[in-house]
Amino acid sequence: MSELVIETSGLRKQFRTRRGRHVVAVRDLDLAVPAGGVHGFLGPNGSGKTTTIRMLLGLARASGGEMRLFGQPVPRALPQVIGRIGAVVEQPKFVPTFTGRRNLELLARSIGVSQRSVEAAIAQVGLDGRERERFKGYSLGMKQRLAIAATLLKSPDLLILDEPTNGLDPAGIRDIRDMIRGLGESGVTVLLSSHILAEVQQVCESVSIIGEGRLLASGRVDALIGASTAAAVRVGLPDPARGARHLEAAGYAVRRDGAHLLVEGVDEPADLTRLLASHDLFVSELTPLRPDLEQVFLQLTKDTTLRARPEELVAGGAA
Ligand SMILES: Nc1ncnc2c1ncn2[C@@H]1O[C@H](COP(=O)(O)OP(=O)(O)OP(=O)(O)O)[C@@H](O)[C@H]1O
Repeated sequence: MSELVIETSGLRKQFRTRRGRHVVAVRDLDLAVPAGGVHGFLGPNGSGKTTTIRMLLGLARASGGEMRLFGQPVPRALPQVIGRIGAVVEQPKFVPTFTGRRNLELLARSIGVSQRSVEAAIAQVGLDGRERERFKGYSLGMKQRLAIAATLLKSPDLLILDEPTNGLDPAGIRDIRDMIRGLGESGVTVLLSSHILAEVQQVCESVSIIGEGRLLASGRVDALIGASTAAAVRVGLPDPARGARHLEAAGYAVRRDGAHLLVEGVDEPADLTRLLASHDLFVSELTPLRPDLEQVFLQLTKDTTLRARPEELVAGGAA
């Protein structure tokens, strides 16, 4: 068993609205984030990701449950572990008229780290060459890099990034994604909160998927994809219409995909060839379509995302 960097059990957060009702943002959440690499914290908008991160960092008080960072109970032991954690939860304040480098130098001095760390952080986030430009002229992507560089100054063991690519264009998203992958490979544990599937699938080894504040699935990305049932089997036939009739009569769900058929609910693809061959239909193609993380995610969160409002309002009561 690898060491867990983040652990929550039965974590719960309830907000009281102005009308005196309660919004349950996080409910009975058990998270386990192993050391090393990038761990995706995935969920639709309003599913409780930011609230969970804020509780871990002592920025919001939990209504119930337990949390540990590096094995230490938080928020009680936060002073002992906070030095090992870098977090970008919201855009930090930088001086707009100073260069990126000057901003980092000031920050480095205020937290007592060497100017050499500034060089290292600039290089790590790929800002070299642009660090002598003023912050106010930076693109959103560069501002985000600078924010991450600021957290790297103290060489954290754990980096928590809340939706780091929000508002970026596709090129900016790719740049930040590559940078995060590099950080994970360098040995830092990264918790990457996101609702963008492609971002997570391409960067993370493991994920926790939440919906309405609950853990829906957790584990290695490849295991989650492998564990979910094959999305469909694509079948090529000389007479798709006749093939579809026989398959439907045998109880399969069949859809047309151009000249092909997409057959769902298939346990064993060979069953299809046998069935079709018994009607003198010989397949020219039989391709099981592996689900990707997006399909796994949609399957898991479909109940939660289809609801009109992401939050569940409950009548006032004890937190
Ligand atoms: N201070 C607050 N008061 C009342 N409700 C809140 C408060 N903060 C968050 N919520 C509610 O808690 C739920 C979870 O919100 P949260 O911001 O944690 O979700 P999220 O997964 O981070 O969403 P997003 O991807 O949009 O950032 C939402 O329904 C939100 O409206």
